[in-house]
Amino acid sequence: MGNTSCVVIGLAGGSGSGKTSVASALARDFKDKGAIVIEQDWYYRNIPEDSRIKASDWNFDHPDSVEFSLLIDQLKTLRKGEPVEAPQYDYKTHSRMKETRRIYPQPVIILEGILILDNPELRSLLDIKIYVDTDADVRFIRRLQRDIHERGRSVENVITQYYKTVRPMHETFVEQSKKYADIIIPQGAENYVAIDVLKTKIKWLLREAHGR
Ligand SMILES: Nc1ncnc2c1ncn2[C@@H]1O[C@H](COP(=O)(O)OP(=O)(O)O)[C@@H](O)[C@H]1O
Ligand SMILES: Nc1ccn([C@@H]2O[C@H](COP(=O)(O)O)[C@@H](O)[C@H]2O)c(=O)n1
Repeated sequence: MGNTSCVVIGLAGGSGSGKTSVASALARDFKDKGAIVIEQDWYYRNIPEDSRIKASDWNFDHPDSVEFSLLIDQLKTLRKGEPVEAPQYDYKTHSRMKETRRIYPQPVIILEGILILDNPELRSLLDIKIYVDTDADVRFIRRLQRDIHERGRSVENVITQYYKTVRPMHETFVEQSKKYADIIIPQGAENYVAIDVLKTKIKWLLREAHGR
């Protein structure tokens, strides 16, 4: 563990791999000790205000689309035991919300997002590095359903974006970050054995830090 008393878990993997589901399962299990999930997606930059730039042409899967400097600063602040005002993001308007969300430091901090293991500085702040590994066809089907039901997208829109940016960026940045993982979880939150192993390790790190 780093020089602080919290355990920071980084969860990466392709879009639709099950990161959010694994993060929620872990947060539920450590609710009594205090756990918080921070999403990389909250830190998306706004698309530049230029009428020629269309959201449907924007690359949301390149590391430059995320304000990692702010995410790293806020994670360091939380590790020091201080609260942060985390940004919030609206997928329907492709923009940051006016409101922020106050996040208080917790013994267990779970950071999830497609590029969490790609960024070297962020990696150095993680106590446990996880990659959720799910086949591309399954990820695409899940994304298609989710983006239509929850993110206000059409079938055409999801397919075009997948070919244009999601798939190539996954191959260039996400898939190659798997090599930095301490644990690779196939099947996401359904992999109860992997989740149990992970829980044991987190408990061990917490005991080491707090004697509990
Ligand atoms: N094991 C699973 N079986 C079926 N659907 C799943 C499973 N895991 C996740 N999903 C669904 O797939 C979608 C994407 O999962 P999510 O956990 O949000 O992935 P990610 O955060 O990696 O994009 C969600 O709608 C979720 O309910
Ligand atoms: N305005 C936006 C912002 C992001 N995306 C897509 O979200 C994906 C990451 O979120 P997951 O929950 O799937 O990990 C990423 O692949 C972006 O393409 C978007 O479509 N629109």
